[in-house]
Amino acid sequence: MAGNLLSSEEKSLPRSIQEMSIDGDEPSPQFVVKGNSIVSKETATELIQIPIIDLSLLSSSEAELEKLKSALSSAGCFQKVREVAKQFFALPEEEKQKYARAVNESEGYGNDRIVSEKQVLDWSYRLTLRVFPRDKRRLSLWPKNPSDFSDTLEEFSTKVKSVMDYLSRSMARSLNLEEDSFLNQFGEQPLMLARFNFYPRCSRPDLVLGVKPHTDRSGITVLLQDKEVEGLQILVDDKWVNVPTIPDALVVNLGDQMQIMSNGIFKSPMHRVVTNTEKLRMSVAMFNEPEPENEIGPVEGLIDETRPRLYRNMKNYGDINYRCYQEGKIALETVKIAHNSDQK
Ligand SMILES: O=C(O)CCC(=O)C(=O)O
Ligand SMILES: [Fe+2]
Repeated sequence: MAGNLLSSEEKSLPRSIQEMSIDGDEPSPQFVVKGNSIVSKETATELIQIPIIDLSLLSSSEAELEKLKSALSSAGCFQKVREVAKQFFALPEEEKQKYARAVNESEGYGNDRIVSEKQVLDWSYRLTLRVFPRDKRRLSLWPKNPSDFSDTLEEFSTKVKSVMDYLSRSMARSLNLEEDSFLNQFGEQPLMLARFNFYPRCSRPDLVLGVKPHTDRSGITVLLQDKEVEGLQILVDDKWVNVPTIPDALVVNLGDQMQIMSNGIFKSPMHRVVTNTEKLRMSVAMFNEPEPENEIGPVEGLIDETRPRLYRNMKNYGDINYRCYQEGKIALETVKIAHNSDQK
């Protein structure tokens, strides 16, 4: 793609988001989203209900339900995660820089990785950490301050993992499949990534997004939203719809790899995060992914004459997705199988 920078040239910004945010300045041009077909769709004014699911209704066995209940029962767990995230982002910049993302790496603290001069940047700071498999953790990037950050993340990740596994089994059952049909594709050592998102105030929400429109590359994403500040929107029937904040609920968002494994039955929704002038916002997104060396593809039981195979089998979709992003392509489209009926 024209305008790509060489890897060693990853650029930093002349003025930080934080400086522009504090001074209420006009965001620099790299952050201004230029109208394209997805960005410029209107925001729905009518309230569209996001389904709220009581997880206990999905269980097929008492034992499974008990396990999930005990995982989620400790009071205040969600609030604790929000607190350590808030304390970390409130630290002086020099302190946060101790955990800075290295050039061309994705783990650590920082802003968007700048891969092209044409790229429009997100108005956000992130701390990205791999939590599973445990032996792949880069503990030097896990904040020592606040002191309970690591324990809190460990506890939360373990709980979120049981929610994700539970959802994978419930989703398989809902399609009359063996309950491990999706989970099996994640392999022995599935990945899980935690991403703490921090969105400073922005003087121009009409021009600047916290996160540009995207679908997640994960299998399942579990999102702990800010308790008070909305910002997440999903594209429904061609309109952006606000996802409400519900303090004690997790938002479940399916990612591309679940769309692939379900042969297109479950959809990976397009979503984005808007900015606002008044309040900063935080969220914690947890993504699971199959082990990169494991081959994934549509579950056999979901392929038949009426629903032909939509996607090829593949390894390391994460890498395919990243390369497509750099080239401005939609990753799911590149792994799709063309059928005659598509070529009208
Ligand atoms: O902050 C949010 O609500 C969503 C963030 C998101 O979409 C992501 O991290 O992939
Ligand atoms: Fe996302």
